[in-house]
Amino acid sequence: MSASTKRQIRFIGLACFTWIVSSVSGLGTLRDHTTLRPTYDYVIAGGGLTGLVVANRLTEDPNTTVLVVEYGEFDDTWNTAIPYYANFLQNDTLMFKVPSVPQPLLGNRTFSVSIGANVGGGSTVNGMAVERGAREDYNAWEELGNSGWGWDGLLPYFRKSSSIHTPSEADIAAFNYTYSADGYGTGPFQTTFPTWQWPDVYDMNDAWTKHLGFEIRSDGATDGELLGVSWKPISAEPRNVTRSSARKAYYDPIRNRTNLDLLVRNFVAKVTTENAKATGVEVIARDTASAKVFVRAAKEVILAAGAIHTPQILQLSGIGPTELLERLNITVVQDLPGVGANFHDHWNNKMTYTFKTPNAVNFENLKNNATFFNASWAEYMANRTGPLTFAQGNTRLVLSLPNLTADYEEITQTLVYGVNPEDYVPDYYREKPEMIEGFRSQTFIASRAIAYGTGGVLGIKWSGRDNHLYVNAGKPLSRGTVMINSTNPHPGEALPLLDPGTLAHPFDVKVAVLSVKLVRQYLASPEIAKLTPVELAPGLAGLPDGSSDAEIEKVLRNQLIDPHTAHPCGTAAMMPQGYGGVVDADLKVYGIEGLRVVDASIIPLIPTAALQATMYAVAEKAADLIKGVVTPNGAG
Ligand SMILES: Cc1cc2nc3c(=O)[nH]c(=O)nc-3n(C[C@H](O)[C@H](O)[C@H](O)COP(=O)(O)OP(=O)(O)OC[C@H]3O[C@@H](n4cnc5c(N)ncnc54)[C@H](O)[C@@H]3O)c2cc1C
Repeated sequence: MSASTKRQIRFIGLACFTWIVSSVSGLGTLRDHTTLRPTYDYVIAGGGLTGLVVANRLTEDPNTTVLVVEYGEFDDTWNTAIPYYANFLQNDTLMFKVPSVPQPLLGNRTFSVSIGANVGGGSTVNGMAVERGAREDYNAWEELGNSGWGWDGLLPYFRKSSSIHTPSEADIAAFNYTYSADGYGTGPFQTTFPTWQWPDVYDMNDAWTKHLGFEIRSDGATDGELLGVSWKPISAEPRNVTRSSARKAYYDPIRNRTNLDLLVRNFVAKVTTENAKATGVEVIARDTASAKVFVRAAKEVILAAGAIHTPQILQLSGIGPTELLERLNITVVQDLPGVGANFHDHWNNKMTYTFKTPNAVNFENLKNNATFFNASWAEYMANRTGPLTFAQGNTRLVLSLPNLTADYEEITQTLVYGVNPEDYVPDYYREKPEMIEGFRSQTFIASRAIAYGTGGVLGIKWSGRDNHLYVNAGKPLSRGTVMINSTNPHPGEALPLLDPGTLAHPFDVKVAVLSVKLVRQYLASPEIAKLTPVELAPGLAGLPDGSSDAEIEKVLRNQLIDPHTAHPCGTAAMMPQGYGGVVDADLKVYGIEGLRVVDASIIPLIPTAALQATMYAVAEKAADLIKGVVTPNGAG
């Protein structure tokens, strides 16, 4: 460890102390599950992003009692508060790292997906990027049979959940920010722009716009159209420029409500049912693996434990695929083959390279040069401006298939319309006609956006912070599964088997191959050539220019593709039951009264965007549905 890294850690240590002292987290919070009321109106499993939004909205009525059970703890350090530290949040105590089974399609490699495990969930530890999907991404949800979940049905909830604090004229002039405030409202989730950009970002922007011809959008890609380059805000409140998480936005301001209990360091082991009605949950203390305590839900149990743990809880509760439950001697309460299926995430093409002649003002410098770091720290503490207001970056490019290749018609015909979806589903789907039918329908709907070039099939993010590009799938068509293999309910100990199934579908392979070629075009642009890029992985020796698609595919499978960008979703999908769906458009679990899912599991098809903004909107809509103030299609 370098001397300057040690110095920074000391800094964080001191700062943690100040932060903890000035913070009052945990007021109104319970840690002992034996002190709960015996009955609440609603019991929510998971105090992450969606769980806290729903808890806040339900307890607006003082006569409604809510218990939130959260596996994790509060975090009150600068590490999660200051945007700069979003780059270093690999702290296992705040996250689950869920390993995958070896992936035969990816050289038998294993991977892990990061999930928030704290009060606020992913919103406390994420990269702070605020992105929205396209109008057609959400319209696809509606088209899959979920009336009211299209763009027009969700836009009011994007507005209800979020606020944007627009940059000053000086910052617009300094950084060329473009945005539109139209898609935001005055909601609790705060977004703002940093008062810093790393100089290299402008060469990178020029490479994409001047050399490769993509336009910079003037609207920040929040109004339903995504294609092109856009500036996006970070999830931070504007006064102190600290992270706006679900905990800060939705829990802290209302934590003294006497009708709301948040129980931390405990987990929901299962949902109890009687005559196909959810009656409550069994809760276990995480540290002592205590005896189970039953808590009754007079009205509903709401699952908000995220896309890995919600299917785990459902399966442990006897709600899931019969053959799995029988194998584990779990009494079948409801046969739902879709529980744990339809897993997907934005895969990541991890090509790496270095710049031999980067701009002298760069992120490595901030990390390693104590003078620069101390000056930046002082500036942040005094004015809340400067390099520490910068998280992981504010620029992204979304590309359609026609943006990527002139052969888009042929590719769509041969690799999307022309293939039998059944040939590319996980083995688990076989002999389950509803799962195949759902996948067929998903592919058909996605293929229209692909064919007409209106949908994003690839997302690229850069920041100028360093040489790195995030190169992610926009509309992955490969699907995976999340299935328990033990009856141990401890979410941190007995993680379900995750099989992401990435690059099973030939369309995904094609997009990945095209992404390698595009990154090489970018590296060869005069704007990037100035920085003297040297590709490290796969490198020209590993993959010479002019390699065939088959050779590129081999390198992708064996070396470059990681299935995850920390956006797991889809494992309790909102779709008709005939499509292998788990919840209906009211988010109610099929066949069980009084049980809903509100987290990222319900996403049937992933939008071409990081998920937090979408999940705030979904949770706001979920709360209105639970309160009964609207029907899914918005009727009051
Ligand atoms: C490292 C990381 C980086 C990310 N970067 C970005 C980004 O830059 N931009 C963006 O838009 N999105 C990003 N995301 C994604 C985004 O944060 C998530 O999509 C979002 O938080 C999902 O919300 P959720 O409510 O479904 O689940 P979560 O927020 O994960 O909440 C689930 C909660 O349930 C708890 N839990 C699990 N099991 C149990 C149980 N049995 N009992 C009780 N509690 C339980 C967990 O501890 C967790 O707190 C990132 C996520 C991570 C993890």
